[in-house]
Parts: sequence; structure tokens; C-alpha cells
Amino acid sequence: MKIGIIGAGAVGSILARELNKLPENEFQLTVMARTARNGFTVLEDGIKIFHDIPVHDILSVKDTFDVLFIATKTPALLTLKETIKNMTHGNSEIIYALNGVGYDDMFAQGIPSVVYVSGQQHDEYIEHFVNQKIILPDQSFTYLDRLIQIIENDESIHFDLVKDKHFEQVRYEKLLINVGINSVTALSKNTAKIFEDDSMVRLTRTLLKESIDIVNKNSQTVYISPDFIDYAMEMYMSYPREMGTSMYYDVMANRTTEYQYIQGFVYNLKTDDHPPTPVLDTVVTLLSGYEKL
Ligand SMILES: NC(=O)C1=CN([C@@H]2O[C@H](COP(=O)(O)OP(=O)(O)OC[C@H]3O[C@@H](n4cnc5c(N)ncnc54)[C@H](OP(=O)(O)O)[C@@H]3O)[C@@H](O)[C@H]2O)C=CC1
Ligand SMILES: O=C(CO)[C@H](O)[C@H](O)COP(=O)(O)O
Repeated sequence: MKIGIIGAGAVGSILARELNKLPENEFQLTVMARTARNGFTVLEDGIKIFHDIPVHDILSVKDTFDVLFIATKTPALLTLKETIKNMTHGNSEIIYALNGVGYDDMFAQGIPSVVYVSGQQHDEYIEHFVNQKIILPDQSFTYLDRLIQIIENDESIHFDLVKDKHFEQVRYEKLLINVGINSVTALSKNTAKIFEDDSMVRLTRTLLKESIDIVNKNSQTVYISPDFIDYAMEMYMSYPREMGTSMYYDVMANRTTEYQYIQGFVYNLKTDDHPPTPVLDTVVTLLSGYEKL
């Protein structure tokens, strides 16, 4: 089985580090990014380890993959459309290892996923904070089912690649987790330590409440309980205080953000007769303003 991973940043490198332990007689792994390198270094629990897993310049790769993980950022999806078409076949399974909702139709064989990995790509290394899990819809797959089975039974591979019967629910919950923490970390340009401030906690709770109301009013398949706000806040408070979010890292590096598929997606669900959502509106306006750099 030929497995490709596009992106060797926070998510792609942690996935690559683990999938590189798959038996070579059955699996061939190719990791790709914009620039080629001999491998990557991961900082975890205070220890830096270099993994000699080559990262190829995506434009130099001519292979066709059975399973392809896209772990770039959502803006790269459009740029990579033709490249990805050329590296897949009729039965390839293309997993969007991305945050956000709203891009599922980009590839006919695209499979959404929910990514719980937390890390940051620095210039010289990847810092991994917590979690290494990708959740998939509960359906049968030609290749992924075998991959899931092998990962489950190989104790050396520390990555949860799992299916969830309530995938839509789990996906919206992760979307809301990102709407909450990514907004306030990116816009304050600060890490999880901001939740030590009561006013930031109140603001985030209001943002979550407005967003949950929109989802509940407009989704046919998902209902988010009001208790989710406490759950999300507890999750944020449990994070290392120096941990950021993918959107915070984007803003700190002056890169474009994924707000259109995260905060923008929830905002666009709103109908004209929806009660006012001043905090979400302000967040979307500020993030959209940021993009006009
Ligand atoms: N960071 C996190 O903690 C989490 C991130 N996510 C989501 O996962 C996805 C990946 O995020 P993350 O790993 O943080 O991103 P990073 O910014 O750390 O890494 C992005 C990677 O994509 C590569 N890339 C970007 N554009 C292209 C392109 N056009 N062609 C080929 N490669 C490209 C980059 O290449 P190069 O290295 O050469 O620059 C880099 O290796 C995002 O949707 C994010 O929201 C989800 C959960 C947690
Ligand atoms: O729960 C997570 C870590 O597992 C999230 O990743 C965290 O909430 C930050 O968001 P991002 O996905 O943007 O890094």
C-alpha cells in the first residue's frame, strides 16, 4: 500500500513519525512538503529527536498513492488541486487531515477527518504538545481499513486512527473547539495562558454560546448541548499555558489563516432572522481584516 502525507508540519510530521514504523514489505510511506529535507526533529517532553524520514519537494514526486493524507493548511487545497489529482488513482482515499468544515467537495474521493494533535512547526523543529489522533467517518474503506487494523495491533505505533459512529457530531465539536480557542489566541496573539484572565474566559464562553446556537438552529444532524461550553473551557484550561493553536501560529508568522473554514463556516450558517451574535461577528470581521495585510 502506498501512503503519502502532504505536509510535514505539526500534524504531518507526527503522523509520519508513527506511520514510518509500519512494516516496509506492505507499506511504502512518502512525506511531502514545499521544500525537501533529510528528515525532521520533534521536541516532545523536553527531548529533541531527529527522525531521518525524508521529506520530498511535492513537485518532484511522481508516484500515485492509495492513501493520501493532506496535512497542509486549508488555503493550500486549491493550490494543490491538480498536483493531488495527478498523484491519486480512481480508488485512492484522500484524507483531509485539516481543521475546519466546508471543503469536502474539493476531491471526489475526499474523506473528512477530525484531527486532535497539538503542535507547532518552528524553523528548526516541530514542537509536539499533546494528542495524536485522527478520527474518520464510520464507513468501510478499501485501504484505510487495513491501515487502521495494522495500527491497532502494532504496539510500537502511537497514533489513534479510528472511526466514530457519531462522526458529524465529533466534527462539529472540534469545529467549535477551534472557534473558541483559535479565535482568542490568534486575536490576542497569546497562548493558552490567556485563560488565566476571567474576562477572556467570559468572552470565550459567549463566543461558544453564540456559535453553538447557530449550529443547533441550522444543522439537521447535530445537536450540541449547552454543557459543551464547560467541557470546552475545561479542555482549554488543561492545556500547557505555553501551547498555542494552529491559527495563533499562523498569525504569529504573518501567514494567511484558515478562518473561512472555521469561524467563517459557522458565521455563514446563520440565517437572516438569527438573533444577534456580536462576539462571533466581531471575531469574523477582525480575522477577515487580518487577511487584508
Ligand atoms: N498544529 C496543530 O496543533 C493542529 C493543526 N490542525 C490542522 O491540521 C492542518 C495542518 O496544520 P499544521 O500541521 O499545524 O500546519 P503547519 O503549518 O505546521 O504545516 C503545514 C505543512 O504543509 C506544508 N505545505 C503548505 N503548503 C503546501 C503546498 N502548497 N504544497 C506542499 N506542502 C505544503 C508545509 O510545507 P513546508 O514545511 O515545506 O513549509 C508544512 O510542512 C491544518 O488544517 C490545521 O488547522 C489540527 C489540529 C491541531
Ligand atoms: O485539541 C486540540 C489539541 O489536540 C486542538 O488542536 C487545540 O484546541 C488547538 O487547536 P488547533 O487544532 O488549531 O491546534
